Amino acid sequence: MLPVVVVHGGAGHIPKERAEKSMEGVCSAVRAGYAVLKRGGSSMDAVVEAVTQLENNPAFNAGCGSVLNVKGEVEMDAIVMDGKTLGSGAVSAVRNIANPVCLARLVMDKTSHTCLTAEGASKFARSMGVAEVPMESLITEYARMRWRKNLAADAKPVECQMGKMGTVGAVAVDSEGNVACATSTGGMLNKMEGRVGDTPCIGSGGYADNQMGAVSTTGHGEAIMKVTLARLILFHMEQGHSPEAASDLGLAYMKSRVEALGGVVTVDPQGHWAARFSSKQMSWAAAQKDMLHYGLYGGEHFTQSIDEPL
Ligand SMILES: NC(=O)C[C@H](N)C(=O)O
Repeated sequence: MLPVVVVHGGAGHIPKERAEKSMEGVCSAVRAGYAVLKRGGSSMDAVVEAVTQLENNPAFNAGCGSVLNVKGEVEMDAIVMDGKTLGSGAVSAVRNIANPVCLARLVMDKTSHTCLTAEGASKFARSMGVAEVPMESLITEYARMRWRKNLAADAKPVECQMGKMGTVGAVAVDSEGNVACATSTGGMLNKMEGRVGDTPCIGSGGYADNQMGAVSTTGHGEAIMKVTLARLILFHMEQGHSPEAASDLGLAYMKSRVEALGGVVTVDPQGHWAARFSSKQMSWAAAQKDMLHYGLYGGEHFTQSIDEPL
């Protein structure tokens, strides 16, 4: 069963013309994460590698391709968590860096803190020698077009929030049975400046504990925080539920309690895994025993050899 890595490319509604890019993106990211595990790398190395690839892919709402805030700027959130030590690192409202997930890992590895925000996070990035990139290099034409559309007087930004381009995340278990998670996002379209979503909040955007498993979430951040979705799912696993059943219970509670949809990827330390969502779609991929699994719509589950092209 071990090792295993599972990634998501965001819950929501993905327009047809973007679906293929999204599927290709999650499959190539999961392959990269799996290659790390096969080389004997840790689950933390694997989730950071997979999420870095997704951040670099303009098809997703993380890193390059992030949605824009109300001022037309990119502010990003990310988290990592290590199930062996319960160590975690996060950044919120961070600007001008290509890979917030790597900065989140530096917060975990190099500071005594769990989360750094905004200017302080940027200063820390500089002190660590992380390259600053112009904001323009993170903004795609598509993100700019959606931002403009949502400024119109008759726009319904809340309805357009979910999907189109997704938050990204990964969970993994390495050969030693250590679990880890990573999540990264540009947040919600046309969000207020300084808005911090669920992604960098421990227990909401992700959680990892070797005694239960690991979860990375996506969906409406304010709702995810209300139910601390990642930790809620792990609570259900603690009670004996499988990753699939626990994920469904968590998502169902969020739907009934706060009327919100979302998606998650979940693993347990034995290598059982799930990619579940209550939204219309979520691009996801998993790699285990040299097989690639992937899907986009509810109930969809394609399987092929990991080396076979899509
Ligand atoms: N699409 C998403 O997953 C957005 C993210 N959860 C946020 O609220 O920042």
